[in-house]
Amino acid sequence: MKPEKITSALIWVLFIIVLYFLLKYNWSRRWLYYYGSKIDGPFAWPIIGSAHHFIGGQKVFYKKMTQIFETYPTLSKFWLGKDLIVITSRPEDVEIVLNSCFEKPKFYKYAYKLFRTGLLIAPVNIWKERRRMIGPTFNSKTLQTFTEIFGKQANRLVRVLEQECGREFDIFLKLFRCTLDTACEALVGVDSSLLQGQDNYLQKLIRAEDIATIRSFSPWLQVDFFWKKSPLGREMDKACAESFTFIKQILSLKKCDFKDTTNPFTNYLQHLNKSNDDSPVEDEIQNILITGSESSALALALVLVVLGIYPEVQQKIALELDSIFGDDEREPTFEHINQMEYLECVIKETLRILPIVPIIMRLAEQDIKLEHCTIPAGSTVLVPIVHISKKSEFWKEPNKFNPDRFLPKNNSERHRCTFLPFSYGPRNCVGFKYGLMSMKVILATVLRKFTIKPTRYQSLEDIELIYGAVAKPKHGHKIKLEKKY
Ligand code: HEM
Repeated sequence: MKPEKITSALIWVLFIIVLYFLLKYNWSRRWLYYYGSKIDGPFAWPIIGSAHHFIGGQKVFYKKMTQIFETYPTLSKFWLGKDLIVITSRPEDVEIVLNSCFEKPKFYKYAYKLFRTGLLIAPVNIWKERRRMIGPTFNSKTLQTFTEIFGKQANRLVRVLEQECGREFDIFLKLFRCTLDTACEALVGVDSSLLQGQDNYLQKLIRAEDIATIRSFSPWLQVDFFWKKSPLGREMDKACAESFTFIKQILSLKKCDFKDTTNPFTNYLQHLNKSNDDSPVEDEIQNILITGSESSALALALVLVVLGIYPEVQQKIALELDSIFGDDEREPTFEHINQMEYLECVIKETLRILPIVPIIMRLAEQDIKLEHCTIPAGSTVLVPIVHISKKSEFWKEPNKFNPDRFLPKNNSERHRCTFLPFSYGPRNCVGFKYGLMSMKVILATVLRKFTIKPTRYQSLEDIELIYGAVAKPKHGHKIKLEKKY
């Protein structure tokens, strides 16, 4: 046979093999295409889907998502290459999704080097047992025992803030340090004054998260081969490795009291350490320190920025704190914290208007049957917290800052999945009660000492949030303090 004929035959064989695998692949995904076609959404091209709309980083991504959210019904979809993303915002549907799907989709893997097998992004087979075991760390009996540590760390923060009075400054890192020290002592049970390198640890976390966000919005960096060779990939590895050096320091101190069976978190770590492998223990310490300190610091910083805009809200908090403490200068007790009802409403209203976790995602491992349609197995379900919390269908005057809407008397008629800063269902935020308690103590301590004065932020519209894995104001968490006496 002539060489040209052999070449042509080989090309045909290759073509038929490729076609066979392509058809087989698409046949195995036929339900995804079938159910996907029944959900409304922007036009999708073959192979790339609607990915071209999202090129341009996180700002473009959120702009496009808002557009989809506003244009299409409460259940809509878009294709990112071969991935079907279903956006669900009807509270009844959100409830079904968050009560039945626990696996996190592949988009979370970009933060793997930081969290490794930690609870936040752990696959369901690891997550299930760990979630059950960490439960006692957050029950009310344990939480009560943290009150003194919250008070002590809040007072330490006040001393740091005294240096900043009278000028505009960015408060985020100071709060992050406070919440980190608090989590080290309360949750992990290690005295933070024995540790070294906290500030460097925080810098590495912030940088690693920024890099993970850049990667998740850059299709070319999502290919492992290019990622490993890129300067950002190498920087990420270095930052994460350094953050784990800090965790190893904590673990070496912690191991001295591994026999203390009264601390639920120690029991949890001991259980993970059964095979004498330090790795899962390190992963969980890292996980609890990041989740337990960063979100609270971000939320606290936003509350303080917002209070600079609303002196009348500060006034109402001051009245509440006066009625609780009077002239008593002591640190808050557990009972005091429970009485801070209005302060809690202010935290919740801030998180509604400026949710620091803008979206959450789940992988549908099985078909999810909703009232009007089915979300097919294999798709990623996206819950747009940031949009749901401002939808006029659920919230009267959604753009108005009105903490009173969270008073118990005004709370009853709303569906529970219209307010999701801590997510919902079995894989919700395990630390939300801890977070609320510690934030109330820190805010009460700061607001008893200082008045928050106006800054460059004159109205809520001035606070332009940049959304990554978490949301941060473009111009920083700027506040100005004035000492009360
Ligand atoms: C304002 C403060 C906080 C906010 C807004 C917040 C929000 C969230 C959100 C939205 C999730 C994701 C849930 C999901 O994917 O459905 C989450 C998960 C988690 N949070 Fe928080 N969080 C806060 C404070 C805390 C604190 C103080 C702790 C620990 C002390 C904590 C520990 C965790 C953990 C361990 C997870 C993973 C839970 C799991 O996958 O089972 N969070 N948080």
